[in-house]
Amino acid sequence: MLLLKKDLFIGGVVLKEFEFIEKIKPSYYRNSSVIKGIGDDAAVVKPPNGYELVIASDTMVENVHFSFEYMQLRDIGFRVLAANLSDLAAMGATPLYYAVNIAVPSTYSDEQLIDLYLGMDELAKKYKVDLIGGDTVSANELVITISVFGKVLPNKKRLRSYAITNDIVFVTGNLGEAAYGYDLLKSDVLLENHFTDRHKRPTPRIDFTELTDSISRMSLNDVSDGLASELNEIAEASNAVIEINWDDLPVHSKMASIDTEQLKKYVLSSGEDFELVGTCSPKEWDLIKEKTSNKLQVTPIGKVTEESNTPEVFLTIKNSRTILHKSGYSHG
Ligand SMILES: Nc1ncnc2c1ncn2[C@@H]1O[C@H](COP(=O)(O)OP(=O)(O)O)[C@@H](O)[C@H]1O
Ligand SMILES: Cc1ncc(C[n+]2csc(CCOP(=O)(O)OP(=O)(O)O)c2C)c(N)n1
Ligand SMILES: [Mg+2]
Ligand SMILES: [Mg+2]
Ligand SMILES: [Mg+2]
Repeated sequence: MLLLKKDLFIGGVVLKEFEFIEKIKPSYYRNSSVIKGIGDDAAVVKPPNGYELVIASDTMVENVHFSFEYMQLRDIGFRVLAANLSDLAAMGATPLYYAVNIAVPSTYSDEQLIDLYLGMDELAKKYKVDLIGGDTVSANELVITISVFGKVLPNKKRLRSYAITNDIVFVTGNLGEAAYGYDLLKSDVLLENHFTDRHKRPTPRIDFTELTDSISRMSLNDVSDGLASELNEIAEASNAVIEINWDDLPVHSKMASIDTEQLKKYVLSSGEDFELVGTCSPKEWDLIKEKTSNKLQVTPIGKVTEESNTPEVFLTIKNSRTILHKSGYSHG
C-alpha cells in the first residue's frame, strides 16, 4: 500500500510533514542523555550507566481502544502514553523517552493533531519523559503507536516470573473502574465523573515503582487485559499457584450495588485500569505497606500457595473455590 508520507492532507490544506514535525518538536529535552532528538534519520541517546534499558510498545486504534463519541484528542494522547508508561511501571522501570507513530485520516487539522501531542505532553511533563521521534502516515482511521524507553537497575526489575511460594499477592488502586466508566460513557457520552475519568485518563502507576524501589524482589504485571489474565500470566511465568479471595478485591464503594455477575466482569476481566498486580515476600509486604501508606492504595488480595508445573489461579467466592481462567479482552 502506498503511504502518503511526503504531504499530509489536512482539513483541505496540504500540510507538509516537516512543518507538522517542526510544530511538535520539543524546544528542549528534559533528559540530558538525549544526544540527538527529533530531526535526523534516528534519535541518539546515551545509555544510562549501570542500568538496563527497558522498552515497551502499545498501539491504540480508533473504535477498538477509544471512540470520538466521548473522547477528545487530548484525552486520547494522554491515554496512549499512559498505557505505555504503565508497562514500564510494571517492569519497575523509570521512564526516559518515547517515540510516536501515527496513521492519520486526511481530514484532521494540524490543531487537532497538536492536541493529541499536548495530551501526551501532560504526562511526559509529569514524569520528565522526552519525545525523541516517530513517524507520520495517512490512513482511514486514527492509529497511534507509542514506544517507550526506560531504565532499571539490574537487580530491581520486576519480572512476571519472580513469584515464589508464600508470596503475598497485591494490587494497587481499585479494580473495574475503567470498564464501568466506559459503560457509563456509552449510555451518556457527556457524563463526567470519577469512573469516566478512569477510562479516559488512566494513571500509570510510576509512583508505586518509585516508592517501592528498596524492595529486593517483586513480580509485577499491569492490568490492561483484566485481573484474571494478568494473574494467570504471573502464575504461568513463575510456575506457581495463586489463590485470591473475592472479598479482598478492592472495589469502589459506589460500585458495590452493581449486580454480582456484572461486577465480576468489571473486576476480573474488563481491564484497562492500568493498576499494578504483583507478589512479594510477607516480610517485604510490610515494607510496601509502610512506603505507600497515605500515598497510594495497595491491597493484599491473596497468596502464592505453591510452585507447580501446572500453574493455576484460584478464586474463592462465598466459600466456593473455582479456577480463575484468563478471561480478558482478546484481539482477533
Ligand atoms: N506484533 C508483535 N511483534 C513482536 N512482539 C510482540 C508483538 N505483539 C506483542 N509482542 C510482545 O509480546 C509480549 C506480550 O505483549 P502484550 O500482551 O501486548 O503485553 P502487555 O499486555 O503488557 O502490553 C511483549 O513482550 C510484547 O513485546
Ligand atoms: C471503543 C472501545 N471498545 C472497546 C474497548 C475495550 N478494550 C479495548 S482493547 C482492551 C484490552 C487492552 O488492550 P490491548 O491492546 O490488549 O492492551 P495491552 O494488553 O497490549 O496493553 C479493552 C478492554 C475500548 N476501550 N474502547
Ligand atoms: Mg501490549
Ligand atoms: Mg503490560
Ligand atoms: Mg500494555
